Amino acid sequence: MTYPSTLEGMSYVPMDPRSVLSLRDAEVRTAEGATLLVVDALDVRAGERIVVTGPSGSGKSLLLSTLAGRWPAGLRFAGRRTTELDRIGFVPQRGLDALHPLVPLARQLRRVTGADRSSVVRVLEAVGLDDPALHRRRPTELSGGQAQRASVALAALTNAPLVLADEPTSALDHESRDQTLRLLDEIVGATQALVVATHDAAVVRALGARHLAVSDGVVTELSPRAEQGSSRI
Ligand SMILES: Nc1ncnc2c1ncn2[C@@H]1O[C@H](COP(=O)(O)OP(=O)(O)OP(=O)(O)O)[C@@H](O)[C@H]1O
Repeated sequence: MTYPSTLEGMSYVPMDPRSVLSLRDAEVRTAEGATLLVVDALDVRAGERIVVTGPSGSGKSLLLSTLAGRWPAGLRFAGRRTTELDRIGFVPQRGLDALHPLVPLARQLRRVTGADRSSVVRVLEAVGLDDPALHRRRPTELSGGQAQRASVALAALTNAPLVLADEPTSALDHESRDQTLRLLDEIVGATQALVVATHDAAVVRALGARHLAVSDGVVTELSPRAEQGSSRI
């Protein structure tokens, strides 16, 4: 099939049919008009693993906000964000940020996701929280790593077709990082897409993922083999 290169004078890029979410000519700007993020064309496909790397302040979190369709107060989005998804899961840097601090963990996961008791227990066990005493604890009574695992369980139970994770391993040592990534990869199903923002390029290898690099708000796709170079998206 061929596509016209222009449509009514606008650049026209066909949407990938496997895409669950697409951005076209997307920009995030401050109220004063300073551009913080530019994405010409990005498709997130079903089942895909994408890792977004870049230095602090480069725009990784803003790219995740743009995929989520929720931007920090004071920022403006221009361009096209196309998706039919009604649920997007989120794993934050601090697991506690995804949870109500005072509602016992298992009860909270049931209430928030509508999952039944046995599904909640199964998923908590899958993320390594298999002690029933932990299920009864309030999230403030969990360690940082346990709260992180609980937030992975929450994202899994929402069964969202797209899960976004912002620096989910930054507070963890290498072993816990690799374990958490494996968990995320396993627990987010084969048809669910996963996008992880991180400082740590080793995450790309751990997930065998598609690699986007952000520098000064410009997003570049790095090809799997470094010698094949990169291209702006
Ligand atoms: N609400 C806001 N108002 C103005 N500028 C903002 C706002 N949020 C983010 N920025 C700016 O946008 C740029 C990108 O920020 P972003 O949080 O996406 O970076 P990041 O790559 O996730 O950084 P880090 O790794 O430190 O979390 C930064 O220069 C930041 O100062």
